[in-house]
Amino acid sequence: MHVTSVPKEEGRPSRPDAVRLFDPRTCAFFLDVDGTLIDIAIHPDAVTVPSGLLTTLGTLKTAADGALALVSGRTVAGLDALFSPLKLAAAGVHGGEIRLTPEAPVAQQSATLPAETGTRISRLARDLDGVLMEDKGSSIAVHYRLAPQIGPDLQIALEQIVTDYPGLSLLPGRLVFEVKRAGCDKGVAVRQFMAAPGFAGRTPVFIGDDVTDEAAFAAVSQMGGIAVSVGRNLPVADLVLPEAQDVRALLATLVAQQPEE
Ligand SMILES: O=P(O)(O)OC[C@H]1O[C@H](O[C@H]2O[C@H](CO)[C@@H](O)[C@H](O)[C@H]2O)[C@H](O)[C@@H](O)[C@@H]1O
Repeated sequence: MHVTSVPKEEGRPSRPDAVRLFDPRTCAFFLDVDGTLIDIAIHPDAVTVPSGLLTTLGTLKTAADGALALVSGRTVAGLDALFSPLKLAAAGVHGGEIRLTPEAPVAQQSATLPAETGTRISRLARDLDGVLMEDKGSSIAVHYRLAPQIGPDLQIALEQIVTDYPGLSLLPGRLVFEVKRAGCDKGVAVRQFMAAPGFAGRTPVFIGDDVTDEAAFAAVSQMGGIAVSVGRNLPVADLVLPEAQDVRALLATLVAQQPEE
């Protein structure tokens, strides 16, 4: 098995201890997607979901009696397509969308961005080489993975746009800036799940890799849960794993330890 924990800070559990802490009978699992469950790719559409991951998530969902949700910056529809045929509870667009159970309709938590914002951002993306615009309705991701050097200038231009429309905010991510409505974030989404039947009363576990996950780390910490940071040694983290393949291995180990039905 390919799992290596980075040296843990004092008080953090070792990886095997952490697996024991993540009891599916008592925990609720909240999983970020890009960089956490799946490896980062050059383009948002170039990612792959290993078939073993689908099996692991399906088994973990059953072991946790459904208390498992994807919490992503992608849309819920995009997550369904990516993880097909598996359909999971999910929060999308950084809390702008939520589906509390796989069977429930997607509830919009955030209004679509003003049309003029999209026009201004698409003009900016057209004028800057290597910038890719991903319109998700209540948020627009502006990717610059193909031109990382453009980051500071892009940030200044997007900050100006956000300032011109009250109620919008700019969220930095992994070589991406998200123009979104303020008020929605992954922490709010995790709290919504934890107030819902099937999740309430459990210990929340959030696994994430990015700045965009920090609101969720704070939320689970405040609720007495477990924060697992991927690739970043954050003070809030109860456990740090190096990269997505280590998350997949940890979840597979957890699933393998479950008694047969
Ligand atoms: O919250 P997440 O599930 O981690 O989603 C965050 C964003 O992920 C995607 O963009 C990122 O991953 C791409 C594929 O690896 C990569 O090319 C890009 O540079 C990353 O920023 C997705 O496209 C965004 O919509 C999500 O918000």
